[in-house]
Amino acid sequence: MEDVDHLAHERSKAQFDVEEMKIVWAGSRHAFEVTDRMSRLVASDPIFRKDNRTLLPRKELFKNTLRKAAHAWKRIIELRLTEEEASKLRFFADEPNFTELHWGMFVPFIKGQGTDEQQKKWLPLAYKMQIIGCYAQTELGHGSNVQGLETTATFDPLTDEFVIHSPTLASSKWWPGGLGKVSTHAVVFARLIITDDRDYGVHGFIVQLRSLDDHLPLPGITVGDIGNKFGSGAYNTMDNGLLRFDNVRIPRDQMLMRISQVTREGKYVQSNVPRQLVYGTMVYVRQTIVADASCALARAVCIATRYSAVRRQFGSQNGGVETQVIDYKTQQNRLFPLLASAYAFRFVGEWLKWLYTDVTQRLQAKDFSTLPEAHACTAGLKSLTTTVTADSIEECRKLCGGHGYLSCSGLPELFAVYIPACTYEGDNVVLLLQVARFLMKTVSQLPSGMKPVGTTAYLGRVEDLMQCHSTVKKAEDWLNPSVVLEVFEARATRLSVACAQNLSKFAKQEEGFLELAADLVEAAVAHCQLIVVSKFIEKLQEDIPGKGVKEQLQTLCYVYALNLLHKHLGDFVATGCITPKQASLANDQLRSLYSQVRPNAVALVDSFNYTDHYLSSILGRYDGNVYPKLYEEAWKDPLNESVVPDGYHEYIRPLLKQQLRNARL
Ligand SMILES: CCCCCCCC/C=C\CCCCCCCCCC(=O)SCCNC(=O)CCNC(=O)[C@H](O)C(C)(C)COP(=O)(O)OP(=O)(O)OC[C@H]1O[C@@H](n2cnc3c(N)ncnc32)[C@H](O)[C@@H]1OP(=O)(O)O
Ligand SMILES: Cc1cc2nc3c(=O)[nH]c(=O)nc-3n(C[C@H](O)[C@H](O)[C@H](O)COP(=O)(O)OP(=O)(O)OC[C@H]3O[C@@H](n4cnc5c(N)ncnc54)[C@H](O)[C@@H]3O)c2cc1C
Repeated sequence: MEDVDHLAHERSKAQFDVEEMKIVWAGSRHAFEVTDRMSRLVASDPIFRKDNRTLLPRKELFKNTLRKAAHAWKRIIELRLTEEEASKLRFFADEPNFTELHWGMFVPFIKGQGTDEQQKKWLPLAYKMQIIGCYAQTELGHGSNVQGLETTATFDPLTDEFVIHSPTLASSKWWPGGLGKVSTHAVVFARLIITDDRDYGVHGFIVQLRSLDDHLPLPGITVGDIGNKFGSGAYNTMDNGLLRFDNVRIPRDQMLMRISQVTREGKYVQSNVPRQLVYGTMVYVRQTIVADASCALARAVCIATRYSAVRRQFGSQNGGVETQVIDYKTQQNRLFPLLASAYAFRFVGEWLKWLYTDVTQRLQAKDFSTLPEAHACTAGLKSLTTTVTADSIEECRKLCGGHGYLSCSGLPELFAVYIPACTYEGDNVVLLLQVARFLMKTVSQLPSGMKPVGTTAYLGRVEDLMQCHSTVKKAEDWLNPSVVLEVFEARATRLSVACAQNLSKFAKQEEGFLELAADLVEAAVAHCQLIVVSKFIEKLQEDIPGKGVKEQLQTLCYVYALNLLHKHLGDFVATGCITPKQASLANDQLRSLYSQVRPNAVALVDSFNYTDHYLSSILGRYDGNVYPKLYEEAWKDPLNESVVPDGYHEYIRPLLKQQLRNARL
């Protein structure tokens, strides 16, 4: 097969230093070197092959995932990889499996909620994978409403144990990843009940599920997989599980007791910390999901951009070549905002990581003041970025026309794997309602002179923002960060204030919350979009080296903001932040920005530095050699192993003969 770069011409048009942009995308030179090394390590190892995933029956698929996870662990030990390198290796192995829950939730939960003693006991076992853990919170009948969980942990003072029990079918644990077939232990969320029969609400407990000798469930435990999920391959590599307890006894010291304790005498002691800290692992995971959203979105956009540059339709003159579909303004209008969003989510993800680290340090110093903001930001940005990413993967499939529907485009499996992110770790609407509560609380405190800080600081300028009008007079006026920021702040303020005013008309605030939920969600979205825009603008204040790199990012930042403005025109115009004329100027500016993105588009997706292995897409191949490889791939399908298909003699031949007989009659 020819070995040429079909996209070389596209790459030659780039107006910036791609190698420097790779470093900006990775976050630092060090991060770039680690990701680059780990992605190549995985790509060159045949055990991490994944091109056959969608064709395997579930049992084989699952066994193969176990093999890969074991191999990944072997390589981590052999190569003495650091925690950072190991997590990148697992990321590029690119197959959802139990290790994500072990490292991503079980270990962080013990770190966050365990006492020093408990950490000393459990963490070394978990670090060496001598035990494998999962996070068992959700139940068959209860997911979003954590306070509604039914599993009980009743203290027995006679034996100094907790008795874990599933009182109803609805209380069966349902969904935890890694639970179905692999985990030996789980962090189990259960209602704490002490001898006085008082219910102290949900707490976390470490429960051993399976024997460490033969992997059989321990007495009183019923455990299994919940069944096949959406799509082929995809998330079916994960053993999401069900779990029931029949009066299972665990020692008292297996309740995680950093936040609250039960003494030997059965006394409940609450440390001097907010009870919401029991939800701390969710805050941590939501923050990581935002960072992952940019990766998944970048992956889909990389495929769609490269293929749009390869694909040609219409426009041939005098028998010449047809037009590259990336040159159509409609294609640009659908694709370039997604490219801009990938960068926007990357930077807001970086900032969120900083916010999370900051809040963690404050918590250690017993400063809980920024916890509500950290909760609102992680919840809101998790919701916003995963919703956009899920929708955008589907849009990228459509941008690739018919070929996008082929498994080998990589997009169907990516979509199937990604969409549950809109549900897990908090349903996206439920999370936006949390943001709305936070906003309403902030607005209600304004009259008392309370100065909002952090991401709600803009609400402190409520009087100005309720009245301001954009000064834009010509299209280029939109290329000004303070002009853009002001309209996003004004829109977010006006939507929040309108909700607060409408809420005040209800005698009971909870009734108002239920009735106005749809408006509240819109106000929350406006607030979250403002955060993303403002963090992109803040990123551009940094010293960013490399020829043309900052200029490209500036262009993408305006594409991101002006496209949002265009999509939510109703909000911006109805709240009087901009006039219809200014909206139309924003649109003119957006079109002209697309022309600036166009020559750089392929280089901008090259900057993600994804290997062909990670992309697993024929349409997104680095060399753009799409048609020969699609043709080759078709012949690999098991249906093409024989010229005449199985079933011909039973079903096709009799049918044809019957039709022939009928015709003769
Ligand atoms: C092609 C193939 C590609 C392969 C690709 C492979 C790559 C892999 C890709 C993806 C794999 C990733 C793996 C991901 C694994 C998935 C893991 C999923 C795990 C889970 O889902 S665990 C279960 C999560 N469950 C939830 O999130 C439940 C959601 N519900 C809640 O959080 C709460 O119930 C609630 C917040 C909605 C309500 O809680 P409640 O106590 O009732 O609270 P309120 O009364 O509303 O509020 C009280 C008070 O508390 C504040 N608060 C609430 N939550 C928090 C918090 N977390 N932190 C701090 N504070 C919180 C709230 O604001 C209120 O404050 P106030 O009183 O108003 O001041
Ligand atoms: C792939 C996958 C992996 C998972 N992994 C784990 C895991 O490892 N551990 C674990 O414990 N759990 C896990 N979960 C469970 C997950 O956390 C829950 O599914 C999630 O929290 C949503 O809860 P739910 O299913 O109860 O949805 P529901 O709350 O039943 O939502 C159903 C609908 O009701 C709406 N709704 C609910 N409440 C409100 C409200 N107050 N106002 C307005 N609308 C509302 C929602 O928006 C949604 O449209 C996983 C789920 C999936 C899909």
